[in-house]
Amino acid sequence: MQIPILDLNELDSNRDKFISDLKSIFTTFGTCYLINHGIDLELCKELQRLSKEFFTLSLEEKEEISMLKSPQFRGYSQEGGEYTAGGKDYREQIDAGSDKEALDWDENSPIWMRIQGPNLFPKQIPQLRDKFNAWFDQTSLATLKLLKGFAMALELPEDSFDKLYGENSYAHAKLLRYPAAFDGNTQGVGAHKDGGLITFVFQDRESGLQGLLNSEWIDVPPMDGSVVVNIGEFLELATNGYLKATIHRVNLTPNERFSIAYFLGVQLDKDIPILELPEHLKKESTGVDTDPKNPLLRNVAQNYFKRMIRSHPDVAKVHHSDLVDKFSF
Ligand SMILES: O=C(O)CCC(=O)C(=O)O
Ligand SMILES: [Fe+2]
Repeated sequence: MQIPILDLNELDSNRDKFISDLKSIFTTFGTCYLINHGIDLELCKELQRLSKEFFTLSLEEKEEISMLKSPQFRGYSQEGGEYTAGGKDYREQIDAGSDKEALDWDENSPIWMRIQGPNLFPKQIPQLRDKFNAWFDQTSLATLKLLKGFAMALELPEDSFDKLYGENSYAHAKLLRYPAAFDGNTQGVGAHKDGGLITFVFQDRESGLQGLLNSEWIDVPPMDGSVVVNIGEFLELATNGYLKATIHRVNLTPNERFSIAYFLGVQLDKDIPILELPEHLKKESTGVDTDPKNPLLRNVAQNYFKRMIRSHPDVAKVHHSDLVDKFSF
């Protein structure tokens, strides 16, 4: 099956076509390649190169920036250290995001205050922080531009999402390495929906990413110069299920695999509103998917903790033991 391609330039040069393509792709197929996204391709390559360099460090060196040291769930976690859909994920990664000073919080503070904080990067690769930040800023702009396209595809004013942004806006990213398949293990990351509004996945050379499209797992191999776009839980919530978060997974392959993912977030202290869609779209909505074992939470900070406690129970136990029971479903 052919994965559709969207050209972000067309949002300026051929708007009606772009909006109509965007709408038809994400109400049927659920994933696409995005080209001409405006993110410097050389910068993407350089970030990928530095990320690969990090993963060649010894485990001891990588553990110097262990996520266990970060109440904000930033830093390195090793293979088998993360869980999705109850199964072990075989990948290693650096989690990073909007880089800010940590806030002073205690158990009675609003929980969003626990999430704001600094990234952890390795001292052995000093360029990584600056390259990451430059890439993160460019990717934020591109995702926000595409988000305006989504607003238009929903027949809403293009600034409809603006009220979700402000001083405490947060986005998250992962620098990822998947090992080659071994001993019958094939779960790179298990089937899941991403948090956030939309995700951009930057794949290096290896395949392995699959989307669940019309109940079938479809390969989404790397395509030069493109990013893969997936819808996240927040866009499903905001449209009351008119748009569905893309279910996807990564299988291990005979070779190691590298990728980088960017998850567009919003203000940490907000609840995701239900956007007032035109009647004819509302009628087509089948509602938000409800899985009692994985409820989609409207409160942004609660949603973040639900995900992170599930993925990184060891980190949660160290820094947020008071929340573990509350967010274990
Ligand atoms: O590695 C990839 O291609 C996708 C990663 C992913 O789905 C995730 O981290 O949420
Ligand atoms: Fe994902």
